[in-house]
Amino acid sequence: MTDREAQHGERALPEATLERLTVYLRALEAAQQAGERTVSSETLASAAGANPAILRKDLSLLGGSFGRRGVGYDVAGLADHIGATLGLKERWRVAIVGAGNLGRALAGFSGFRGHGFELIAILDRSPAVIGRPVAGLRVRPAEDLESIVAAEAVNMAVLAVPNAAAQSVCNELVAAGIRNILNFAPVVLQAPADVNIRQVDMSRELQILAYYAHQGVGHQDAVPPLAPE
Ligand SMILES: NC(=O)c1ccc[n+]([C@@H]2O[C@H](COP(=O)([O-])OP(=O)(O)OC[C@H]3O[C@@H](n4cnc5c(N)ncnc54)[C@H](O)[C@@H]3O)[C@@H](O)[C@H]2O)c1
Repeated sequence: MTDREAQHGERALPEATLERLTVYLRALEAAQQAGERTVSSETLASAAGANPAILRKDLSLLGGSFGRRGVGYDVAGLADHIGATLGLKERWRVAIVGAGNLGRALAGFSGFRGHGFELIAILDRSPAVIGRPVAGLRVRPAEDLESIVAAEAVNMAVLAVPNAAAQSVCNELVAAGIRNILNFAPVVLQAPADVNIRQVDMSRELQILAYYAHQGVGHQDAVPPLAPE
């Protein structure tokens, strides 16, 4: 049981459910923008490559009842509930460490903003980039990490440093009090159990894509309709 589960009496949702919730949310927001007030379970489930049984199971884990037979799901209400479940009502103050090719591209990515995420700082250790403007901010010295985290109440970090530096920067982030790290370096980071680390690894995704292409199958063929969690 995690500390949060002990404190709040909640169990963490299965990762597959979490991934589908983010897709349901995207589909609900698109429906909202299109002025739709309800959405069918078939439409919502298929957005996530699931079926209505999986959708019902996912939503049952959130508690509450969201759908009405013959009417569908209330778009605004369900989007609000999923957003709250995902922690998107909180303010996420993000720092990017590494202002190289990837760090600068991530900083400029507009989809980053919204949903409670705000880019607060971008840091680097190279004098060649410190002080340069990036996405409306100036690159700040990595050696000031601890004071920046404290002064700016940073509570989430994105790691975009070379592989060889990733673990030491991770250690510095943890020492500065950061508990949520999105790591783009293809390195498995070691951190205390209360630190959440997510890894984005493009080469791993390409290898999986290559596997499906090589086998001549679509990934849906490989996934049972209702995978055991
Ligand atoms: N996940 C993905 O899909 C993906 C895609 C491309 C790159 N990457 C990874 O992202 C990382 C960055 O790639 P890039 O192309 O931007 O590299 P880059 O060399 O352009 O930039 C890295 C930056 O990190 C800085 N840096 C190095 N050590 C540091 C430290 N200790 N503290 C602070 N800053 C430090 C460097 O000065 C440089 O500006 C690499 O690990 C790369 O493998 C991941």
